[in-house]
Amino acid sequence: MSVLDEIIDGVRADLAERQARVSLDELKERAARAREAQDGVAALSGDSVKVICEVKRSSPSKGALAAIADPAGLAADYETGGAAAISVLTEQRRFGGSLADLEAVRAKVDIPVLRKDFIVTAYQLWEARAYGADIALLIVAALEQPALESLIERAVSIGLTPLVEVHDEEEAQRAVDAGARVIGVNARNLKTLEVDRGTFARLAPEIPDHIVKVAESGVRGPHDLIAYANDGANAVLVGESLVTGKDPKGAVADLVAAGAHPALRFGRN
Ligand SMILES: O=C(O)c1ccccc1NCC(=O)[C@H](O)[C@H](O)COP(=O)(O)O
Repeated sequence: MSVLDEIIDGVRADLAERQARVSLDELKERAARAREAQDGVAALSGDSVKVICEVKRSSPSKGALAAIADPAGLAADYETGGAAAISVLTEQRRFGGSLADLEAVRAKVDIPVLRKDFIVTAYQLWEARAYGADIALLIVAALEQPALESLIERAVSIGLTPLVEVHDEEEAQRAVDAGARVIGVNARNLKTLEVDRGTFARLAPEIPDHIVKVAESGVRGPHDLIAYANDGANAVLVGESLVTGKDPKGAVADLVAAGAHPALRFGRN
Protein backbone atom coordinates (compact mmCIF):
# COMPACT_ATOMS: atom_id res chain seq x y z
CA MET A 1 0.00 0.00 0.00
CA SER A 2 1.35 3.48 -0.87
CA VAL A 3 2.06 6.11 1.80
CA LEU A 4 -0.83 8.18 0.42
CA ASP A 5 -3.24 5.24 0.66
CA GLU A 6 -2.12 4.56 4.24
CA ILE A 7 -2.60 8.20 5.21
CA ILE A 8 -6.04 8.30 3.60
CA ASP A 9 -7.15 5.11 5.38
CA GLY A 10 -6.37 6.83 8.69
CA VAL A 11 -8.03 10.04 7.57
CA ARG A 12 -11.22 8.16 6.66
CA ALA A 13 -11.27 6.40 10.04
CA ASP A 14 -10.87 9.69 11.94
CA LEU A 15 -13.43 11.34 9.68
CA ALA A 16 -16.01 8.62 10.44
CA GLU A 17 -15.61 9.36 14.16
CA ARG A 18 -16.12 13.09 13.65
CA GLN A 19 -19.12 12.51 11.38
CA ALA A 20 -20.68 10.37 14.12
CA ARG A 21 -20.23 13.25 16.59
CA VAL A 22 -21.01 16.32 14.45
CA SER A 23 -23.75 16.41 11.83
CA LEU A 24 -23.32 18.16 8.50
CA ASP A 25 -26.11 20.56 9.49
CA GLU A 26 -24.20 21.55 12.64
CA LEU A 27 -21.09 22.17 10.56
CA LYS A 28 -23.04 24.30 8.11
CA GLU A 29 -24.44 26.38 10.98
CA ARG A 30 -20.93 26.85 12.32
CA ALA A 31 -19.67 27.78 8.84
CA ALA A 32 -22.39 30.42 8.59
CA ARG A 33 -21.01 32.04 11.76
CA ALA A 34 -17.37 31.85 10.63
CA ARG A 35 -15.44 34.90 9.55
CA GLU A 36 -16.09 35.60 5.87
CA ALA A 37 -13.68 33.74 3.61
CA GLN A 38 -10.89 35.72 1.97
CA ASP A 39 -10.01 35.29 -1.71
CA GLY A 40 -7.07 32.89 -1.97
CA VAL A 41 -6.44 33.72 -5.62
CA ALA A 42 -5.94 37.40 -4.82
CA ALA A 43 -3.79 36.61 -1.78
CA LEU A 44 -1.41 34.43 -3.78
CA SER A 45 -1.08 36.57 -6.92
CA GLY A 46 0.73 39.83 -7.64
CA ASP A 47 4.15 41.05 -8.63
CA SER A 48 6.06 39.59 -5.69
CA VAL A 49 6.40 35.91 -4.85
CA LYS A 50 4.01 35.12 -2.00
CA VAL A 51 5.08 32.97 0.94
CA ILE A 52 2.69 30.46 2.52
CA CYS A 53 4.05 29.38 5.90
CA GLU A 54 3.14 26.04 7.41
CA VAL A 55 2.39 24.91 10.94
CA LYS A 56 3.93 21.42 10.75
CA ARG A 57 4.75 19.29 13.81
CA SER A 58 5.76 16.07 12.11
CA SER A 59 5.71 14.33 8.77
CA PRO A 60 5.83 10.85 7.27
CA SER A 61 9.19 11.64 5.67
CA LYS A 62 10.98 13.12 8.71
CA GLY A 63 9.01 12.05 11.80
CA ALA A 64 8.90 14.63 14.62
CA LEU A 65 9.99 18.10 13.48
CA ALA A 66 8.91 20.55 16.20
CA ALA A 67 6.64 20.36 19.26
CA ILE A 68 4.76 23.64 18.45
CA ALA A 69 2.89 24.11 21.73
CA ASP A 70 1.41 27.39 20.48
CA PRO A 71 0.44 27.09 16.80
CA ALA A 72 -1.35 30.46 16.88
CA GLY A 73 1.78 32.16 18.25
CA LEU A 74 3.88 30.62 15.49
CA ALA A 75 1.34 31.75 12.89
CA ALA A 76 1.43 35.27 14.33
CA ASP A 77 5.23 35.28 13.93
CA TYR A 78 4.80 34.16 10.33
CA GLU A 79 2.29 36.95 9.72
CA THR A 80 4.61 39.55 11.25
CA GLY A 81 7.41 38.23 9.02
CA GLY A 82 5.27 38.99 5.97
CA ALA A 83 3.58 35.67 5.13
CA ALA A 84 0.76 35.88 2.57
CA ALA A 85 -1.09 32.92 4.09
CA ILE A 86 -0.75 30.29 6.80
CA SER A 87 -0.98 26.57 6.05
CA VAL A 88 -2.28 24.49 8.95
CA LEU A 89 -1.85 20.74 8.72
CA THR A 90 -4.96 19.27 10.33
CA GLU A 91 -4.18 15.57 9.75
CA GLN A 92 -3.60 13.95 13.15
CA ARG A 93 -1.88 10.61 12.77
CA ARG A 94 1.16 11.44 10.64
CA PHE A 95 1.39 15.23 10.93
CA GLY A 96 0.20 15.81 14.53
CA GLY A 97 -2.32 18.46 13.49
CA SER A 98 -5.97 19.10 14.34
CA LEU A 99 -8.98 21.28 13.64
CA ALA A 100 -8.25 22.91 17.00
CA ASP A 101 -4.96 24.15 15.49
CA LEU A 102 -6.87 25.57 12.54
CA GLU A 103 -9.35 27.30 14.83
CA ALA A 104 -6.60 28.78 17.03
CA VAL A 105 -4.61 30.07 14.05
CA ARG A 106 -7.73 31.55 12.44
CA ALA A 107 -8.54 33.43 15.63
CA LYS A 108 -5.04 34.91 15.79
CA VAL A 109 -4.12 36.04 12.26
CA ASP A 110 -5.79 38.22 9.64
CA ILE A 111 -4.24 36.71 6.52
CA PRO A 112 -5.87 33.74 4.71
CA VAL A 113 -5.54 30.29 6.27
CA LEU A 114 -5.17 27.05 4.32
CA ARG A 115 -6.55 23.77 5.63
CA LYS A 116 -3.84 21.28 4.62
CA ASP A 117 -5.23 17.78 4.86
CA PHE A 118 -6.24 14.81 2.75
CA ILE A 119 -9.70 15.92 1.68
CA VAL A 120 -11.86 13.26 0.09
CA THR A 121 -15.38 14.37 1.02
CA ALA A 122 -17.48 17.54 0.97
CA TYR A 123 -17.89 17.15 4.76
CA GLN A 124 -14.18 18.02 5.18
CA LEU A 125 -14.67 21.16 3.09
CA TRP A 126 -17.49 22.23 5.38
CA GLU A 127 -15.22 21.53 8.35
CA ALA A 128 -12.54 23.70 6.76
CA ARG A 129 -14.97 26.60 6.40
CA ALA A 130 -16.56 26.01 9.81
CA TYR A 131 -13.14 26.27 11.47
CA GLY A 132 -12.28 29.43 9.53
CA ALA A 133 -10.19 28.28 6.57
CA ASP A 134 -10.14 30.38 3.39
CA ILE A 135 -8.24 27.89 1.23
CA ALA A 136 -8.47 24.08 1.15
CA LEU A 137 -5.99 21.60 -0.32
CA LEU A 138 -7.25 19.06 -2.84
CA ILE A 139 -4.70 16.41 -3.84
CA VAL A 140 -5.30 15.16 -7.38
CA ALA A 141 -3.56 11.83 -6.64
CA ALA A 142 -6.14 11.13 -3.93
CA LEU A 143 -9.21 11.76 -6.10
CA GLU A 144 -10.86 10.33 -9.19
CA GLN A 145 -11.64 13.05 -11.77
CA PRO A 146 -15.41 13.31 -11.04
CA ALA A 147 -14.68 13.63 -7.30
CA LEU A 148 -11.99 16.25 -7.97
CA GLU A 149 -14.37 18.28 -10.13
CA SER A 150 -17.19 18.05 -7.65
CA LEU A 151 -14.99 19.00 -4.66
CA ILE A 152 -13.57 22.00 -6.54
CA GLU A 153 -17.10 23.12 -7.34
CA ARG A 154 -18.29 22.59 -3.76
CA ALA A 155 -15.28 24.38 -2.30
CA VAL A 156 -15.88 27.43 -4.47
CA SER A 157 -19.61 27.40 -3.73
CA ILE A 158 -18.97 27.66 0.02
CA GLY A 159 -16.36 30.41 -0.35
CA LEU A 160 -13.16 28.38 -0.21
CA THR A 161 -10.33 28.72 -2.72
CA PRO A 162 -9.17 25.23 -3.70
CA LEU A 163 -5.39 24.75 -3.90
CA VAL A 164 -5.16 21.78 -6.25
CA GLU A 165 -1.98 19.77 -5.73
CA VAL A 166 -0.22 17.85 -8.49
CA HIS A 167 2.94 15.75 -8.78
CA ASP A 168 3.27 14.94 -12.48
CA GLU A 169 2.16 15.98 -15.96
CA GLU A 170 -0.99 13.87 -16.00
CA GLU A 171 -2.16 15.28 -12.67
CA ALA A 172 -1.38 18.81 -13.85
CA GLN A 173 -3.59 18.29 -16.91
CA ARG A 174 -6.35 16.86 -14.71
CA ALA A 175 -6.18 19.90 -12.43
CA VAL A 176 -6.40 22.28 -15.42
CA ASP A 177 -9.29 20.29 -16.92
CA ALA A 178 -11.12 20.38 -13.58
CA GLY A 179 -11.03 24.19 -13.59
CA ALA A 180 -8.44 24.82 -10.85
CA ARG A 181 -7.49 28.48 -10.45
CA VAL A 182 -4.62 27.73 -8.08
CA ILE A 183 -2.35 24.74 -8.69
CA GLY A 184 0.35 23.58 -6.28
CA VAL A 185 3.20 21.51 -7.67
CA ASN A 186 4.51 19.39 -4.82
CA ALA A 187 8.18 18.48 -5.17
CA ARG A 188 7.72 15.62 -2.68
CA ASN A 189 7.13 12.33 -4.43
CA LEU A 190 4.25 10.65 -2.61
CA LYS A 191 5.63 7.16 -3.30
CA THR A 192 9.27 7.65 -2.27
CA LEU A 193 8.79 10.84 -0.15
CA GLU A 194 11.92 12.23 -1.80
CA VAL A 195 11.99 15.92 -2.74
CA ASP A 196 12.94 16.81 -6.32
CA ARG A 197 12.89 20.61 -6.73
CA GLY A 198 13.12 20.11 -10.49
CA THR A 199 9.50 18.90 -10.56
CA PHE A 200 8.18 22.48 -10.53
CA ALA A 201 10.34 23.54 -13.52
CA ARG A 202 9.13 20.47 -15.43
CA LEU A 203 5.42 20.98 -14.77
CA ALA A 204 5.08 24.79 -14.73
CA PRO A 205 5.03 25.11 -18.55
CA GLU A 206 2.06 22.71 -18.63
CA ILE A 207 -0.01 25.09 -16.50
CA PRO A 208 -1.65 28.05 -18.29
CA ASP A 209 -0.58 31.57 -17.29
CA HIS A 210 -3.96 32.58 -15.82
CA ILE A 211 -3.59 29.92 -13.12
CA VAL A 212 -1.74 30.80 -9.91
CA LYS A 213 1.24 28.46 -9.47
CA VAL A 214 2.45 27.44 -6.03
CA ALA A 215 5.75 25.59 -5.56
CA GLU A 216 5.33 23.25 -2.59
CA SER A 217 8.04 21.59 -0.48
CA GLY A 218 11.80 21.75 -0.28
CA VAL A 219 12.29 25.48 0.31
CA ARG A 220 15.35 25.71 2.59
CA GLY A 221 15.82 29.46 2.23
CA PRO A 222 15.76 32.45 -0.16
CA HIS A 223 17.88 30.67 -2.78
CA ASP A 224 15.21 27.99 -3.31
CA LEU A 225 12.44 30.60 -3.44
CA ILE A 226 14.34 32.53 -6.12
CA ALA A 227 14.92 29.36 -8.15
CA TYR A 228 11.20 28.48 -7.98
CA ALA A 229 10.31 32.10 -8.86
CA ASN A 230 12.55 32.03 -11.90
CA ASP A 231 10.76 28.87 -13.00
CA GLY A 232 7.42 30.71 -12.78
CA ALA A 233 6.15 30.29 -9.21
CA ASN A 234 3.71 32.91 -7.92
CA ALA A 235 3.98 31.53 -4.40
CA VAL A 236 5.90 28.99 -2.35
CA LEU A 237 4.71 26.78 0.49
CA VAL A 238 7.28 26.31 3.25
CA GLY A 239 7.10 24.06 6.30
CA GLU A 240 10.07 22.14 7.62
CA SER A 241 12.77 24.81 7.30
CA LEU A 242 10.60 27.28 9.24
CA VAL A 243 9.52 25.01 12.09
CA THR A 244 13.01 23.59 12.62
CA GLY A 245 14.82 26.94 12.44
CA LYS A 246 15.61 29.18 15.42
CA ASP A 247 13.95 32.34 14.10
CA PRO A 248 10.77 31.66 12.07
CA LYS A 249 9.81 35.34 11.88
CA GLY A 250 13.23 36.34 10.54
CA ALA A 251 13.32 33.39 8.13
CA VAL A 252 9.93 34.40 6.69
CA ALA A 253 11.09 38.02 6.37
CA ASP A 254 14.17 36.85 4.43
CA LEU A 255 11.98 34.81 2.08
CA VAL A 256 9.54 37.68 1.58
CA ALA A 257 12.41 40.08 0.83
CA ALA A 258 13.84 37.65 -1.74
CA GLY A 259 10.37 37.27 -3.27
CA ALA A 260 9.97 41.01 -3.70
CA HIS A 261 12.48 41.13 -6.57
CA PRO A 262 13.37 37.53 -7.47
CA ALA A 263 14.51 38.24 -11.04
CA LEU A 264 16.87 41.01 -9.94
CA ARG A 265 18.76 38.54 -7.77
CA PHE A 266 19.71 36.65 -10.88
CA GLY A 267 20.52 39.82 -12.80
CA ARG A 268 17.86 39.09 -15.39
CA ASN A 269 16.38 42.59 -15.51
O1 LIG B 1 6.03 16.19 4.46
C1 LIG B 1 5.84 14.98 4.20
O2 LIG B 1 6.61 14.08 4.58
C2 LIG B 1 4.65 14.54 3.41
C3 LIG B 1 4.47 13.20 3.15
C4 LIG B 1 3.35 12.76 2.45
C5 LIG B 1 2.41 13.66 2.02
C6 LIG B 1 2.58 15.03 2.28
C7 LIG B 1 3.68 15.45 2.96
N1 LIG B 1 3.88 16.78 3.25
C8 LIG B 1 2.90 17.79 3.03
C9 LIG B 1 3.46 18.92 2.30
O3 LIG B 1 3.07 19.11 1.18
C10 LIG B 1 4.48 19.79 2.94
O4 LIG B 1 4.21 19.84 4.32
C11 LIG B 1 4.57 21.22 2.41
O5 LIG B 1 4.66 21.25 1.03
C12 LIG B 1 5.82 21.89 3.02
O6 LIG B 1 6.97 21.17 2.64
P1 LIG B 1 8.35 21.35 3.41
O7 LIG B 1 8.71 22.79 3.36
O8 LIG B 1 9.33 20.52 2.63
O9 LIG B 1 8.15 20.88 4.81
